[in-house]
Amino acid sequence: MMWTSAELESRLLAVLARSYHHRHPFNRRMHDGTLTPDELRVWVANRYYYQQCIPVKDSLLLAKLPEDARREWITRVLYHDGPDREHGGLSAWRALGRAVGLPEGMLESHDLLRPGARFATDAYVNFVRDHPWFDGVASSLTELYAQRIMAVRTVAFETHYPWVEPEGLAYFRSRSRQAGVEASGALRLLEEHTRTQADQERIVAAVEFKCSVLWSLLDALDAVAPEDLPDDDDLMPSEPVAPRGSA
Ligand SMILES: O=C(O)c1cc(C(=O)O)c2c(n1)C(=O)C(=O)c1cc(C(=O)O)[nH]c1-2
Repeated sequence: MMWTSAELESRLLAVLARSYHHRHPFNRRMHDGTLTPDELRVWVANRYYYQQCIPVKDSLLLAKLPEDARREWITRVLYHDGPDREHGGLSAWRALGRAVGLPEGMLESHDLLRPGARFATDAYVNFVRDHPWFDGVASSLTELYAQRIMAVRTVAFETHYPWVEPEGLAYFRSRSRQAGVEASGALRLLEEHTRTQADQERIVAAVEFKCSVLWSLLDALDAVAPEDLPDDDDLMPSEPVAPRGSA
């Protein structure tokens, strides 16, 4: 028996309430105001890679979508890329980079990108590339919660990190509206193509997968960056050491 739309939605919201990245310790520290300026910069730099990959995964998805859905979905790519480098979501994220004091070019260089954040983000792109469009569209449904997190985050920045230039927060403000529009569009499209409860279960599974992507990205920020470890000479002998007991 298929679930009703309301039942499906309440199952998705239950997954998000349990596993969305608003619950992650790093994100909770961000909202509590206890991140250091450098930790906030690392978050912005690593999330920039995620932002760069969103229009890439949406372009992969576009190629699989039915015509009517493609017409609507293409607006997501245009939202992030904008008509030129000075406008659009990625440009707004670069403004956030400047607002937190990252030097020009630092986001693009990926110098602060942690290996785990890259793997987590790439896993999302690969998931969308390797699965039917139905699962790819479903995996975007974490956006059902994105609207709320943007609102909380904007207030947290204004309250706890007043040193961040306010122009940097434009992305969150714009996204708060956009995420709601996108999530309801995605839900509508999925419902039009849902035939069985197994289809509905695929939607829930895709959202669970996506929560693990976002969670892993934040896990990676707590890890020590390779360049912050002691000098290589202190960790590895320059000459190979023969194992004990060998001739
Ligand atoms: O900052 C966030 O918490 C957050 C979360 C998500 C999300 O839930 O995947 C997205 C975004 N931001 C975002 O800015 C964005 O453009 C976006 C696109 C998508 C998607 O899956 O297509 N998620 C998200």
